[in-house]
Amino acid sequence: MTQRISLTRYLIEKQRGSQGASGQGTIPPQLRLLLEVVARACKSISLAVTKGALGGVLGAAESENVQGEIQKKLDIIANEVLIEANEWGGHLAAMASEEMEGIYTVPNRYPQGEYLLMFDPLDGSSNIDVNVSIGTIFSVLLKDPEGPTVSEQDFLQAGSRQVAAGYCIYGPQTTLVLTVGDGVAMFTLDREQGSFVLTQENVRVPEDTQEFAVNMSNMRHWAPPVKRYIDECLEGKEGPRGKDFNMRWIASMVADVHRILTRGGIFMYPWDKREPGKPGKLRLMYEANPMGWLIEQAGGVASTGTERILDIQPTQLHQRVSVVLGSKNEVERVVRYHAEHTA
Ligand SMILES: O=P(O)(O)OC[C@H]1O[C@](O)(COP(=O)(O)O)[C@@H](O)[C@@H]1O
Ligand SMILES: [Mg+2]
Ligand SMILES: [Mg+2]
Repeated sequence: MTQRISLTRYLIEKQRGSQGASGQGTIPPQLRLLLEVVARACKSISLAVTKGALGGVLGAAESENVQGEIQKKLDIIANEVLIEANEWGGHLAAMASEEMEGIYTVPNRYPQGEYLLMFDPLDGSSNIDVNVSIGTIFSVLLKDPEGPTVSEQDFLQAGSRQVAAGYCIYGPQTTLVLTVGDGVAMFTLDREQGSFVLTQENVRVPEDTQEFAVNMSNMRHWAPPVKRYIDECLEGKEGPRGKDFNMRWIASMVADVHRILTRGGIFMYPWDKREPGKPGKLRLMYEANPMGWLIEQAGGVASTGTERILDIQPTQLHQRVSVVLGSKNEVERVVRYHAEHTA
């Protein structure tokens, strides 16, 4: 029988590195502990998701988040679970969440760590009540060691400086997907054992695809390069691409990205002209950066259409961004269409 590798063991081996017991690996012990706590929090959220109506977790809460979106009960529950699990462990300086206006500094009564944790506690909120896959997305940065206290400014680092990123998808299976900068690994939750078990390593996104994911109802609002790309896909075999394309849109970024990491594809949430001043719908710090890094680590490309997502220097915690990510050759084509349009 092949040996099962738990997330804990995988992380300890990463910490030790290739020299084994005496070695120095790719992740420090504090980062390992932090990732284990995040995984534990995801396990609790998964349990709440599974209970659904029985656990009283469905439906809207009576509040709005900082982006003016009506919060679901699960948005709030997942946010609280992540904060409570992470605040006392001593590995964090502060947290930031899609559901909170400002940063959450670790209270003085707990030891302070050097890491910053960002999360979208519940991604795909419109799917919670209809029993469709949803998830949690997270990203980890290092605090400036020279700074005496932690502030929002510490979080405003480009995605290329992430030290860990991942998501947990709550679907037919609960799967945690992780990168610490040396490839992408997937861990499936074994509910009987209560642990995440390594089920795929060295995840690779195929360079080519015939499957796109975009909210087609926004088509009339898109910029010409995005419209050109999708029009050509829709023309299929008879059009310039000479092949038929399939479409999928789950409306949970975690689920759409998980499909792309599993079998390839291109995902787009582009800028559109309804609110020209708003770069896009998705959030840079909680959605685009972690997903962009995972996709790059699996051999794909993540762009706004005009620049690499991971190179963007954030100016605001809740900054929005246009997102085009997935199979290398398709994303590069969309980038080329943008360049040709402005040339
Ligand atoms: O409802 P639309 O326009 O299809 O948007 C779906 C997109 O919005 C999101 O649900 C936004 O995330 P939240 O649920 O965390 O706000 C993405 O996961 C998804 O890709
Ligand atoms: Mg989201
Ligand atoms: Mg969310």
